[in-house]
Amino acid sequence: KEKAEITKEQQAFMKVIVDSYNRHQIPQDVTKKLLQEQYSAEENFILLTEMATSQVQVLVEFTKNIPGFLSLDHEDQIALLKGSAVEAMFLRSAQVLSTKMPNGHTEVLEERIRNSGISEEFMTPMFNFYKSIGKLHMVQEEQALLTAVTILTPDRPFVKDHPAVERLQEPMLEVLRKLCALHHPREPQYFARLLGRLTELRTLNHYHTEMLTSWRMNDQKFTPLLCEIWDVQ
Ligand SMILES: Cc1cc(OCc2c(-c3c(Cl)cncc3Cl)noc2C(C)C)ccc1-c1ccc2c(C(=O)O)cn(C)c2c1
Repeated sequence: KEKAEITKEQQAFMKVIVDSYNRHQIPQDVTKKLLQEQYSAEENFILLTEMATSQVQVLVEFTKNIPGFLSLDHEDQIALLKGSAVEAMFLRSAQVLSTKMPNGHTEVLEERIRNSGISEEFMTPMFNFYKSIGKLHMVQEEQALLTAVTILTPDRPFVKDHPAVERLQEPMLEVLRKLCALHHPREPQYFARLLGRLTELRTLNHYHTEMLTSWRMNDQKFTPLLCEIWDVQ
């Protein structure tokens, strides 16, 4: 019985992560532009770049609040952020696109992504991922914990102290497993399906690298923060 119950300290641990996840949203003025700016591949790319830059800032703040993250080796902190940024952002954009945003933002956002210079071959896997996340109907706690689990993935490039990262990721996986059992009692495989999405996310990493290359071929400009986190330019 006690295996399934979420303990008091796990509740507290989860609350820190979920509160931080909810606190860190893209500012309204950035999302408002979604409806205002005119439609052109150029304008859409600029808007998406602005949202990505804002999302990276949000991501860094969220990551700093993950219990234990700031006590990791500093170079490993950077390696984890750089290694997980794209995946965490795909997770977030999938959650945003699969839950109806207010006043038609979702359609507008999807339209702008579809017309931003991303070639068709990447569009399909990207929107398939969005659909597969939507079908999971994750509750907020699951979204927050899945994002934290993605960030604290030990086998990112250049991470030196794997065990230290595993020690942080394991308790989060344990809480996530219990949450899944709690919120999806009739789907015993739900937790496994959730982790399966993390595998799909890794493939999106590779597509994203190609997306960046093709944007750069068309001489598209990124912001300094994106150049730093994605090692471009
Ligand atoms: C929706 C999107 C896209 C985005 O990146 C846009 C990009 C991507 C790319 C692509 Cl297209 C899809 N998924 C992940 C990547 Cl990272 N790759 O390069 C770029 C730029 C540099 C062109 C970054 C961020 C958001 C985003 C995230 C959260 C919210 C949000 C909320 O939290 O309430 C409200 N809105 C409107 C959001 C928008």
